[in-house]
Amino acid sequence: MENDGLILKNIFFKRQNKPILTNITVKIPWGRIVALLGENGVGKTTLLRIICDLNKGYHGVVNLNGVVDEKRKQFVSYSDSLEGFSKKSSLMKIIDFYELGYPDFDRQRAEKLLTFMQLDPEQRLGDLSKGSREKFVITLTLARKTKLYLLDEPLSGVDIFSRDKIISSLIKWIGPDAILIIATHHLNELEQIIDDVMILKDRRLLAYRDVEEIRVQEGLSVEEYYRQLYLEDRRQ
Ligand SMILES: Nc1ncnc2c1ncn2[C@@H]1O[C@H](COP(=O)(O)OP(=O)(O)OP(=O)(O)O)[C@@H](O)[C@H]1O
Repeated sequence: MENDGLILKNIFFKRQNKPILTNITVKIPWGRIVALLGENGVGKTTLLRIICDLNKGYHGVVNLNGVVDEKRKQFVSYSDSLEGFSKKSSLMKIIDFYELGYPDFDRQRAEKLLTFMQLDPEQRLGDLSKGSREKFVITLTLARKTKLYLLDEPLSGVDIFSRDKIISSLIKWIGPDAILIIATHHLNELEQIIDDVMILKDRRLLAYRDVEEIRVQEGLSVEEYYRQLYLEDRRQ
């Protein structure tokens, strides 16, 4: 079936005539948590932005639940950089804005997430530390009730205690059939919750693998597999 999850077909993307992504083809079924991996500058953010139609001018097809045009945008919750908001806006004001802007925004879930993240709704955006701002971005992203969640390096400034707490709770916030893709350089922390890895290298998709299959068939942890695959490919 062509509307079973997220399907990318032959995605090509150039910037200033330089190829960034070439021939990316993959099918991600519903209910998977996917770690998107690869070196700095390989195109992880670019791919996430193509999926939610923020990067225009790509070639190929992005099919989300059978929707291939820009209408898919409404089903994707993408971690926002919040650059568009005034530093003086309180977190509650931004939540109000999201509630107005997204019909699938679940205010109750947002408030529970705020408490879980130990964020004060009256605090101003500009007063948040780097880690607290990231916690707020995760809050806004996960507070929508939707099909596809994209988190781009969500925890780089978050302390290790909060990281563990957030990672182990990720599944509980999203529906069992949703897809969550997390671009990350901290694979080891996510190993316990991810179903699949998607590895980009040299503008292409090097591998898309089921994590359990890697452990059983290769006898390796996901991190070991990732390192081995990258180094092997470098030698070729
Ligand atoms: N706004 C932009 N203008 C021009 N080039 C850009 C822009 N944004 C990204 N690039 C280039 O596109 C390529 C892919 O960048 P991207 O941010 O997608 O990589 P990434 O895998 O997310 O990197 P990182 O792990 O460092 O976050 C890089 O070569 C980068 O320099």
